[in-house]
Amino acid sequence: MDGNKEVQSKFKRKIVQVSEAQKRIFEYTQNVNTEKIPLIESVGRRLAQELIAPIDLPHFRRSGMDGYAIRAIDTKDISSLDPIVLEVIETIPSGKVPSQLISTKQAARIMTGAMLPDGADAVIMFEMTEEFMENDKKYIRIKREIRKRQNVTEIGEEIESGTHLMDKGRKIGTGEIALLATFGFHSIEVYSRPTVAIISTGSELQDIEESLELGKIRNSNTSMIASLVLEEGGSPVLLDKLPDDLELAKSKISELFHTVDLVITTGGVSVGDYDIMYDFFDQWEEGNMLFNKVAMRPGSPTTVGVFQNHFLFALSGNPGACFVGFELFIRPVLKGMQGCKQVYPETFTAFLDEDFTKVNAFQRFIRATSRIEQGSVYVKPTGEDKSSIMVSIKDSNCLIVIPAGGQGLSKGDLVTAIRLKELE
Ligand SMILES: Nc1nc2c(c(=O)[nH]1)N[C@H]1C(S)=C(S)[C@@H](COP(=O)(O)OP(=O)(O)OC[C@H]3O[C@@H](n4cnc5c(N)ncnc54)[C@H](O)[C@@H]3O)O[C@H]1N2
Ligand code: MOO
Ligand SMILES: [Mg+2]
Repeated sequence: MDGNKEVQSKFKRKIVQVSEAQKRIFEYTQNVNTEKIPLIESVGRRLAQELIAPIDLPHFRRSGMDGYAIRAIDTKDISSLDPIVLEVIETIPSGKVPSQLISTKQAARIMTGAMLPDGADAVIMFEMTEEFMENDKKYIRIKREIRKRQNVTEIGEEIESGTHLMDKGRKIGTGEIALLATFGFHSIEVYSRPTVAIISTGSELQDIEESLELGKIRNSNTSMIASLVLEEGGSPVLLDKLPDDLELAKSKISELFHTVDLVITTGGVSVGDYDIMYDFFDQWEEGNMLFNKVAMRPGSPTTVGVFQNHFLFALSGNPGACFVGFELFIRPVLKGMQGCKQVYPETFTAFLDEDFTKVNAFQRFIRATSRIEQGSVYVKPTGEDKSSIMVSIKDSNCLIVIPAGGQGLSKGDLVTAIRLKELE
């Protein structure tokens, strides 16, 4: 507990700005261990080794066309009226090392991707030549000048050996996989999946397979958070919901720190009679609360603490606030734990597509959809901006950031938005 305990109460909490809350969290973010896994299983994970090109790419001079490997100088000053004839001395398929040097007035039939023979410095496409036989020998006639290096990829032209290609923490996707495969990394070192215990609190909660009773609700937060954790490369541990019982919460939550990297609870962080999380943090001897009120909507009562570098994120029970709390505070931690350097979400500027009339005492994060029209980006709230609403989450690919203060914004105003995901 910090020194402000005496002046704090459930109702009088010390408020922090979002950026300050993120800073406090970031100070405790540490890399998880690493593990070696087969390349194709690494999609979506983060690299725990740097990638330095071990060889040149390509590592031999390569033909870019099906044609003839020639010496460009042999075609100097030729034309359709004054063509040149070259003798074809061998055929080079891909994967074979040429057996002969190309000398003056010689050519080799060569396939796309095959290794250029020494002496040759250009490839002319089949279509630009005439092939003929004479005395059992094969020849081609060329009627136009060919530039040196035409249709040839030089050694190391794409990547030189020793080039630094990827940093630790880089997320592995298709482009990364292709590079790793081409350099022979059949298994790679990645950051282990951070393990995340998810525990929803609330005596009104029912499991999703239960038939709904009047006044109760199904626990959607545990599944929603598990999905977000999976998206960010974590390994969610879905725990049984907890009733609003402080002593039970104390014993259940405390034991989790020995088995997982971080714990997320949802619900019970506000000031209601059955909201247990304020008292939990207040009585949390072994842990250290970082903040319990943030100048934001939704999710103002979001509370975060640490116990020996294990986080306890107590998110609001309201699904909209729970979602936004994850995006602002937990996703960056999961990224950071997996070596990512740019942990905070990308922002962009866009035109607001409709009036937003609510007064903003706090900075507001509105679930929204972005679209591009004639080169301009527009953002529009996906529904009513209430933290209890969950239906809008599925259609949101960004969060509009409305600054604190002011009397709302008008359609056409420029706003900042946080990029979330692709809508497909
Ligand atoms: N008098 C005041 N009341 C409230 C304040 C306040 O400052 N003064 N803050 C409001 C704000 S802002 C928020 S946000 C919520 C925070 O609520 P809690 O975190 O305490 O969450 P609960 O009370 O447990 O539940 C709120 C709401 O969410 C539903 N819920 C809870 N858990 C789940 C779950 N796992 N899946 C789906 N839905 C869940 C719950 O049934 C409630 O409807 O407090 C305001 N009140
Ligand atoms: O801080 Mo709450 O999430 O607005 O309803
Ligand atoms: Mg409550």
